[in-house]
Amino acid sequence: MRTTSNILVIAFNYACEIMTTYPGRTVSGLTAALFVYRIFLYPTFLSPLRNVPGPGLQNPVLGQYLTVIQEEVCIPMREWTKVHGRTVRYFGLFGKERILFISPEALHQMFVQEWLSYPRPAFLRNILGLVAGYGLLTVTGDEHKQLRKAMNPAFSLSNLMAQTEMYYDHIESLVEILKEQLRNASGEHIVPIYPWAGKLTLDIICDTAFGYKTRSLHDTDNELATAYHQLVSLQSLRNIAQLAAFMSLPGFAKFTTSEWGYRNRRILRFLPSGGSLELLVDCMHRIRGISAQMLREKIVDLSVSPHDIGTKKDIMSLLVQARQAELELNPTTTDVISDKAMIDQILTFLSAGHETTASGISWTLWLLAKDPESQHRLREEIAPVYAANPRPDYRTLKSLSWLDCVINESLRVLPPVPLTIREAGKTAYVDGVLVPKGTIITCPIRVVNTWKHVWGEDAEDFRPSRWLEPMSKDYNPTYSHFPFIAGPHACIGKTMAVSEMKAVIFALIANFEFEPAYEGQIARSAAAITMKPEDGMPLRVTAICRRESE
Ligand code: HEM
Repeated sequence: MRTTSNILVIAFNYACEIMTTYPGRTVSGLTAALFVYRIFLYPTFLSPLRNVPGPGLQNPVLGQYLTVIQEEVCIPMREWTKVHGRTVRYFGLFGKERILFISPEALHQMFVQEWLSYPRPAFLRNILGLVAGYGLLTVTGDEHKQLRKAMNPAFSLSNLMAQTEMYYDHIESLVEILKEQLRNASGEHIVPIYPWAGKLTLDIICDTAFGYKTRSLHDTDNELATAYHQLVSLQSLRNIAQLAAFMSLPGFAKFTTSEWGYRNRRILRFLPSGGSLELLVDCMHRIRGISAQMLREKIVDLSVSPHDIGTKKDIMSLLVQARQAELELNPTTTDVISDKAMIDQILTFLSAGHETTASGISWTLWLLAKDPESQHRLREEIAPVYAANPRPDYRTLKSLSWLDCVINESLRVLPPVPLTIREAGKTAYVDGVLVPKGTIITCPIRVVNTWKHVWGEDAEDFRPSRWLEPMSKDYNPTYSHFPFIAGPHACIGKTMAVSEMKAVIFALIANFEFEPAYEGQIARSAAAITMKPEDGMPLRVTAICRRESE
């Protein structure tokens, strides 16, 4: 300790001495001038964005960074749009300008019309690559087009319709587990909804993506579920902001995903919050290992019983099948997806498809718990259908109009992916503002979905009946309700997610009543990439059948 402080003192004295020399004074003067230019002069007097309204450069060094990472995701942005309108300029660290857009015109330009000029920024792709594999979420341009084309058949409506039946084995497991807990607790029980929803959606996605039975609902020590649980618990705004900063360092992303990086991950401990980063690298290594094992088993399985191949509906079987067909057609081709790339795709589906849907289910139950009238109306709609068949197919789920209103409204007020980010790949006008190349653009989905200009004064309230009323003249079906965004990067799993959420809510509402866990309960989101509830979302759960039989 003494040695370290001695070294620091010597270094400081040495630096002071250098600064008193002529070249030293010149370098330090230039650095100071550059600093003042970057954090004050440029954004205040020179930037093309200087006249865009916003909260202003309150703190030239920190900007609005602390506000954004300390408050609940998107809430400060929503307040800014109320004061400043549909386009807002705010600041990241060291005077870095950020701009946010919520108008349909801006969203159309960035996500649909000129999507190639507004890619996900490199730091975001690196973060997503680390936590969700280098798949659809990270590639861009032609590579993305090709990959998306290869993946689309796995998400075709006919395939999804066939998969709906697969959800129910897992949903029924959860219903039985909850019933058992309620029996032991004599009928009423506080249940942490989010962890259970996470296990359920993990089991469902593993089954539908890999044809693999994870059974994390039953197996509390399941390796994959444990790794994902740890990974998700690291997802705070602060951690993500720090990760974004590290990911901007050259070579850092490569280090975190390489075998060498994994073996030497202890080095990360010396960074601020490095312990979390080390755990993150460790979790992803374990998840990758399990995914590789699943792929090996799948390839062996399909080669041992090739006649089964046509009957398999999971995404990985479809990919292996497509690869085999391509190789049969053209045995010398090198243009087929490799095992490593296949693992990355599957990792992407696992990550993108399980935590998001779990958040959606948890928030829907929370909103219903707070709105007993809507919950009652939903149960009335569901009960006769459930009595006739507790495993309704895709079309039957789709025909339940109040269920549809509830899910739409939940995804509107509390979208599981609350925001996304793009980078201006060229200098161009967006919604009347000249946005310089390289500007980071925020699309706060949660703010878009609750914009009063479109949704009226009660825009932030959960009111499912609004979906049965005529929409305002400013409502745009593509850009006013934006939980899955739009355009070539729109969520490929949208239809799957909605039908999965419907199937889960259907079965849970048919069997249980949900209320807040205690009076005055407030639910907050703790995360940034997805809306993970802060406290696991405890709710008071009562069994419906038990009540009726009493
Ligand atoms: C309620 C659940 C879900 C929500 C709210 C959601 C939302 C989103 C959003 C907003 C994006 C765009 C992200 C961006 O561009 O920055 C996205 C992309 C994506 N989602 Fe989902 N998602 C959900 C479920 C799923 C499921 C179940 C899967 C797959 C099984 C999935 C797979 C993907 C993939 C692969 C992408 C990247 C698409 C591309 O860039 O081509 N998502 N999702």
